Amino acid sequence: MSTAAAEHSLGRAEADGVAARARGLTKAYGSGETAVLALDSVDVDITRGRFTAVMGPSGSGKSTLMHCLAGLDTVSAGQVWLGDTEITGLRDRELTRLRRDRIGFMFQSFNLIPTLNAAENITLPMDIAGRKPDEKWLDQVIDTLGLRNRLGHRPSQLSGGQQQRVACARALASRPELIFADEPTGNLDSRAGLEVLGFLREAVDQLGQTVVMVTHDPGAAAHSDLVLYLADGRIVDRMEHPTAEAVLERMRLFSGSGAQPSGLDPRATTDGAGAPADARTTGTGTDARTTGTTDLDKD
Ligand SMILES: Nc1ncnc2c1ncn2[C@@H]1O[C@H](COP(=O)(O)OP(=O)(O)OP(=O)(O)O)[C@@H](O)[C@H]1O
Repeated sequence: MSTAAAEHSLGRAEADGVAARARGLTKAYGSGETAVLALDSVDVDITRGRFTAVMGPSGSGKSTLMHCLAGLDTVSAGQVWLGDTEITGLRDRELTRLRRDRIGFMFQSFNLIPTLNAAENITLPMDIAGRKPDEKWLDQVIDTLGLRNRLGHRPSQLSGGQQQRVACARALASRPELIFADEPTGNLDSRAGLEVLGFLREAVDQLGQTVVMVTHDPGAAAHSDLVLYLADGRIVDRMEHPTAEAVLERMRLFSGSGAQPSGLDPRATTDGAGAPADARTTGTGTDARTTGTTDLDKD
């Protein structure tokens, strides 16, 4: 079997418990002396039914990783799978369909359509795709997110937290294989941010969804099951069962001493030692940037 074929069958064989996978994922922007290596041969598995947070200093490659895993950006080298579908190499049209049908997105800026009410915003991607929502699932999502009595409201009639809940419902509506959330609490006050993080947690625990969230905020990351730390385009550490304190402590190692903390094995696994899961606290990102667009384009 050729290397490529072996890699492909590896991707398929192990895809069951893995929502997304990257091998040797490399992304360079520009060329020659001005080239920036945003991702440097990243290997990562995103486990199904888990809440994964991606953290790291500004410019470490978090958004690029999310965009490459979601098929929003092309890769320079390496392979990416969504489930057992290798997305690297798909044509634009196929990628558009895959994103629309199999991935949910949440962004810092909500990206709701102002002229549509909450219910219409929630089902818009499915309406564009000509797909009928599963009414039972949709009801469950709307009730889980506490949006039942807000469905007729337009975004301008909703608070920031309620708007992000609508965006969350929109991401969940088609029961996607994977939800990518890029700084979803970045525009919210701490109470609303806490609420949205709680809903993402419920989406994983009660609805069996898979969430990947990029964040700068240790409090937000503490709601996840696993934190992946990026530095200089590489995954340099991971932390299971994170607490805000443990994440903050880990982030401190990044500052001042360069991206690679001394004495840290890049492959090491750090447990949130001694910190019980219920010690989770929250906050909201304050220094996040506004990112991206919804993927509502019809093909
Ligand atoms: N379109 C682009 N053209 C050129 N360089 C880019 C582009 N997008 C990202 N980069 C560079 O790639 C590197 C990784 O950027 P990325 O946005 O993924 O980092 P990040 O960790 O998400 O940063 P932040 O936390 O500030 O959002 C940075 O050095 C950035 O300047």
